[in-house]
Amino acid sequence: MAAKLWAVVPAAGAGRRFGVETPKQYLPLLDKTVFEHSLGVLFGIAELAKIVVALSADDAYFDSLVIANSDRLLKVNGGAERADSVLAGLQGLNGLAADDDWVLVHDAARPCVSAEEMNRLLALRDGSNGIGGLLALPVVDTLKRVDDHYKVVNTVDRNALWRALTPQLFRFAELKQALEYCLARGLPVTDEASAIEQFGKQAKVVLGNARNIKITYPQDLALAAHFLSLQQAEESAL
Ligand SMILES: Nc1ccn([C@@H]2O[C@H](COP(=O)(O)OP(=O)(O)OP(=O)(O)O)[C@@H](O)[C@H]2O)c(=O)n1
Ligand SMILES: C[C@](O)(CO)[C@H](O)COP(=O)(O)O
Repeated sequence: MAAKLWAVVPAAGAGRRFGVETPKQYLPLLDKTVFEHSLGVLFGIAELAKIVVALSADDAYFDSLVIANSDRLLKVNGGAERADSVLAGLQGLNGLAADDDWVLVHDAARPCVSAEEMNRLLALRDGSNGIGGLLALPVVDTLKRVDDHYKVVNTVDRNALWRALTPQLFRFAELKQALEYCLARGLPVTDEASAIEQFGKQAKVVLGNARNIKITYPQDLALAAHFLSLQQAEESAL
């Protein structure tokens, strides 16, 4: 049987660096919330069987979203760290997803992902590595290693360095095992690919779009609004 496609959206963060009471994924961005934009491209993928959203146990916002009652969504409680939330999302697919099915993991805080880069990532399923990979961007700035006193230690060679974005795409059972392996050993896991790497497998990078920013600080919202407006104008010009 052909492998199915599922999605997990970690959305249980508190947005501490953003620094306002409402978690950043629920802040308004143009006509919707950040979270609804992030879910938008996923909703556009017809073959996606279910989208699991991992929410904070005391989430007071999700149920008021227009899309909250969609039968394509499944809600689970997230955890203390992003990796715990992703693992909880995968556990929500137990009994539904087969081991070799594919899972897209996409941050609720990345509202500007485009259908084009999503399709490039999904095309990995037809490639030879069989493991999956992630959207990423080559580093363009000169990189400095700095000590605790803000003194430059050296310049880091940026060749071969890429910034990890989401979505990331891996096989259901392999990603679950990789996360369990890392969490049980206290290994650092800031994205799915880092769990896959530490589990001994090799993910592939797929070129993402520089507009696919993560909302982290307040100034990112205006940038995201600009990128989404450009995207809408480009789509209506087609
Ligand atoms: N325990 C956590 C922490 C983060 N996330 C989610 O992971 C994504 C990326 O994380 P990040 O930008 O770090 O979000 P926050 O943890 O909310 O931000 P901060 O680190 O500033 O508190 C976000 O969609 C966030 O909601 C999650 O599901 N569960
Ligand atoms: C997964 C991620 O979006 C890749 O850049 C990122 O690692 C998650 O955000 P955090 O700021 O590292 O928690």
